[in-house]
Amino acid sequence: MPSPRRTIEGRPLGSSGGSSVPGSPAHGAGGGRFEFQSLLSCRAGADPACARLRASDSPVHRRGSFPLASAGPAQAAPALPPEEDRMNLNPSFLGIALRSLLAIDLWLSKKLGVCAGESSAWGSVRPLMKLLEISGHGIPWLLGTLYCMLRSDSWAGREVLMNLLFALLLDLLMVAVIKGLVRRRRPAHNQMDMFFTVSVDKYSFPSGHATRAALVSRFILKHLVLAIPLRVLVVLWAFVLGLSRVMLGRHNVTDVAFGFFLGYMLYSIVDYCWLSPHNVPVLFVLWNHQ
Ligand SMILES: CC(C)=CCC/C(C)=C/COP(=O)(O)O
Repeated sequence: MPSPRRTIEGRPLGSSGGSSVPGSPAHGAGGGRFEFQSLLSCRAGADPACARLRASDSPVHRRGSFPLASAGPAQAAPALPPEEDRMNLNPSFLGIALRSLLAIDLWLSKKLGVCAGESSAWGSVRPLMKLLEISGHGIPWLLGTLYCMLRSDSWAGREVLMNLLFALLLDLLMVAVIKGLVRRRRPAHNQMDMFFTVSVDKYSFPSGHATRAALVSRFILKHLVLAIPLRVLVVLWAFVLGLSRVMLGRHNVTDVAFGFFLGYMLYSIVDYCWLSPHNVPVLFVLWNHQ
């Protein structure tokens, strides 16, 4: 009498299992046994129907089936592809996750690009969005900071503004370097009608406006004494400026999200390297002699 274990496992691999047709009554007797023996036959490569099953198998399983296929001495083992080809058949989890994120990013950015042109769904709001764009542009921020720094009559004020200038320059440099390295094109629906751009600004990752918005708003919240409503307004400005980049079709959502992250981190660097008469006296001494 066959033991229950033998009934579940069926014939051992390498026995005459290849002659049994999966799905036949003899083969199919006993639920789990049917599926298990089908698998055994497929591994041995005996049944043409199983070849179809293997062909539709995932790359991961296909890879795994190569060594088993050569286990049966009577079967001709398929030639193994070179190692690098097999790696290509097996996309990593990270690769799949990144591709999915990218697909969602492109889809969402296109959906949100409602002010990308005058004829877009929210085309009438486009002038307002462009005004916001200027409010976060590098030129007014650089010129405004320089002007206030030169006009400031207190040392404390000059120190803060000098550090804001340093932050803005560091931000421009970092964004230019990353844009140049990543070279991600701006969305196809973007109209390149921005006010004063440099060559790397044809690239979109990360959003320079988003980095500036995060950096400047964190700087202001830390160094200016503001009433709560004004503090809320500063945060709101940064958020709406970031959103407007996607609505104008200038950026994808990930450009802006990374821009916010980068700007936030850049402030931490500026705070860490804070320029003061104690650590860079030369800057302040030179100024004093003017
Ligand atoms: C050259 C100077 C001083 C500023 C350029 C500012 C600018 C045009 C940045 C691009 O921003 P997005 O990456 O958000 O489009």
